[in-house]
Amino acid sequence: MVSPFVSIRRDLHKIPELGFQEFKTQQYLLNYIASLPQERLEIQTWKTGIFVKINGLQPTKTIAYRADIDGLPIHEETELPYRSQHEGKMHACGHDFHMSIALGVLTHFVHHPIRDDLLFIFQPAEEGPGGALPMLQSEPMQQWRPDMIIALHIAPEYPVGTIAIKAGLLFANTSELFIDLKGKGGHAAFPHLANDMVVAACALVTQLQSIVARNVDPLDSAVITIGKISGGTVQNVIAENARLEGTIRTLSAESMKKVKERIESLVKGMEIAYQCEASIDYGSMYYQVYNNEKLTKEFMTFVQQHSDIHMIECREAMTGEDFGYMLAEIPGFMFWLGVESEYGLHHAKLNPNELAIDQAISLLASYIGWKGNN
Ligand SMILES: CC(=O)N[C@@H](CCC[C@H](N)C(=O)O)C(=O)O
Repeated sequence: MVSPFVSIRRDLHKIPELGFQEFKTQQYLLNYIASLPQERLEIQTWKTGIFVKINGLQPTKTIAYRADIDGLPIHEETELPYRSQHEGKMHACGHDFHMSIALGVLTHFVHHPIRDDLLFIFQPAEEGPGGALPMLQSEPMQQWRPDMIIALHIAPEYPVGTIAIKAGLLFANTSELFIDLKGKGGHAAFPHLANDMVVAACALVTQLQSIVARNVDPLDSAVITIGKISGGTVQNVIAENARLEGTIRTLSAESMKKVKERIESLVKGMEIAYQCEASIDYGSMYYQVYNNEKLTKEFMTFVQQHSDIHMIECREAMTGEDFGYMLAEIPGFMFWLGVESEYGLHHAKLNPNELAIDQAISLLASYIGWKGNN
């Protein structure tokens, strides 16, 4: 017999949906929230997201808790009985955990209201194109503007019973990267009469790696990952088109600017060298996740003094999170929740340990309960 929030996690795991298409997920969350006593609840939907306010007893502030709700375009390769039922989509970044933990904390405070108001934010499209920024500017957020905000992210590399956090910079600045190359197709046997975009794309991928190695200050980390290359039509035709899809990560805004300038220069060079036309699209960009120093340190002290959770003071990571936009306007923090999985985030075999769900609910319920009465 599993706990109710593990059961909810499994239900949600079966129905992953991509950014701004989380219709079944939204309905599942709304049905669950509707099953709770409604006296203190106010609910507003925003696109495929949801805001839930629990009215406090004598509120002096509003504490927000945010969970992201979208899945990834990954074909799940686990044999779990509750594996994804949506072909080609998977909760491979733990948003099923994030949602079930948020529902667990919400349920706790519906039954045990505290002095302050609480706002639960179920946010679409974290993996892209980004739901946090428009949700921040939305009508419900203006109306129920929180004074502080918290979120967590699962961490397969840490054991269950562990959280990892640091004050200040936690996650990198990000920008997606899409480069389209258009040359001249032709017969595979006559390369001198064509401009081959498969060759150009391969050369460009290698050149892009030189930016991190040669143009970024080695003490200021950056990553350029090309996660997908496509091009051509058939094995014996020289490709007229190719497309690179990737992401840029930098710890500083200056490095992001520098990396983009260098990409633009290399792509211009590519046009001359390979006699092609190239276009760059940066897709969606996320602001760094920067944890408020005072609130983070206060939370770390709380964890050490009032819980059995082992707390690790971690380094920053090159992951991105659009929660960074919320933290840029509202003081708060994000932390990593240990879920020990052999396979990491964004892996088709990710299998986080569900024991972390109830531990996280109880940690957050006790911290928010304390903070919302003080
Ligand atoms: C926590 C996490 O894994 N977040 C994603 C965010 C992706 C943003 C965007 N699609 C991009 O690739 O830049 C990550 O990949 O870090």
